[in-house]
Amino acid sequence: MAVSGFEGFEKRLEIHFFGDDPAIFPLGLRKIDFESMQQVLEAVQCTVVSAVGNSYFDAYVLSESSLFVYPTKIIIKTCGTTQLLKSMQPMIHFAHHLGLTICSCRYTRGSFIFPKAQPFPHTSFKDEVTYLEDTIPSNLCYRKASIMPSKSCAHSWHVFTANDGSHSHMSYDNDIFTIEICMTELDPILARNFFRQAHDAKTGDSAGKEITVLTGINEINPNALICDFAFDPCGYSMNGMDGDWYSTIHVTPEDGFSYASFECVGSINDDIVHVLRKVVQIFRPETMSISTTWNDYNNKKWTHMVKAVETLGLKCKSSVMDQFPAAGDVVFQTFTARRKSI
Ligand SMILES: C[S@+](CC[C@H](N)C(=O)[O-])C[C@H]1O[C@@H](n2cnc3c(N)ncnc32)[C@H](O)[C@@H]1O
Repeated sequence: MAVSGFEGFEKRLEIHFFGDDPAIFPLGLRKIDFESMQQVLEAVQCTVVSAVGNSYFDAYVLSESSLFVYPTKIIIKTCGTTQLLKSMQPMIHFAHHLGLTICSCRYTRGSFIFPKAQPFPHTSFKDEVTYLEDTIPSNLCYRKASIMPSKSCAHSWHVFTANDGSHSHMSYDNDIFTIEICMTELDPILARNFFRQAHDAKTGDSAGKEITVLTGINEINPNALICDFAFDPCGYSMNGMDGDWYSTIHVTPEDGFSYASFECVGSINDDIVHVLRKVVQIFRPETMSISTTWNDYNNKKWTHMVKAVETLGLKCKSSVMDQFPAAGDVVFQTFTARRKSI
């Protein structure tokens, strides 16, 4: 942990692969053995605390956030002072041994609370982009790095995408999106739900389960299979699985640097308004950012979601959109509690 506090803001890496050999399917990357996956996580400097799988993918709760492994896609999200981008090379290596070749990657993160505590290559976005450019193969020739601003220079969204232009992984359904929510300055009373009693004699799994029910996290998507974990003395992580869709929540409840994140795959046709409202009610943050990645963004789709958040006392302060070559559109919006201005 940084001397000043725990860095809640996650770094997120999504890598897609393709393979010419149909025999490797349907398991693909899920065939990577646990020891090899541990080597990937060792490079990042985190460990597995809990794991669950269904017929579509495997979900791991990590000491610092989460890992999702699909047959041809991997999503790693890590916080603290982990070195996430160091997972890229070993992942490409282990996938190659299964006959899989990288065809695209996406790296995203918010603005760190404690940027000076980050080790290389996370010392700056420039260093991260240089590291990615040097690590990914040259066939990923459609590349773009962007810092999407908000009204406050302390809150920006960093995005790097690269792909080969011929193996699109974007959904053909324009109504499907990935949503990444980052919340800071959580309501201190609600944040207490994510602290454990001293000497509670519970396991991280059983304490996690209690928090999931106590806070109403289980009501965000009642159909999801939840794998949850409560850290000692505080902190909480969960992964949800609903068919081939994942969701994930991570909470750093300590006062002074409190942070929570929520991420899921969603469809405009589902009740995303219910999801957003539940998430806001569980944490009541002073500041919140919502980043959505769409195949083809259409302003109308988003309007009613913003309205849902605004009825809960958060005001939209800024909204920017950027397009990434063969990697979709990203919308970055920031909100603050009405009583506060940034
Ligand atoms: C891993 S969780 C959630 C991470 C997520 N990115 C976030 O900050 O919301 C981090 C929280 O767990 C606490 N924690 C307790 N033990 C930990 C451990 N061994 N490793 C990582 N975090 C731990 C941290 O102090 C922090 O409150």
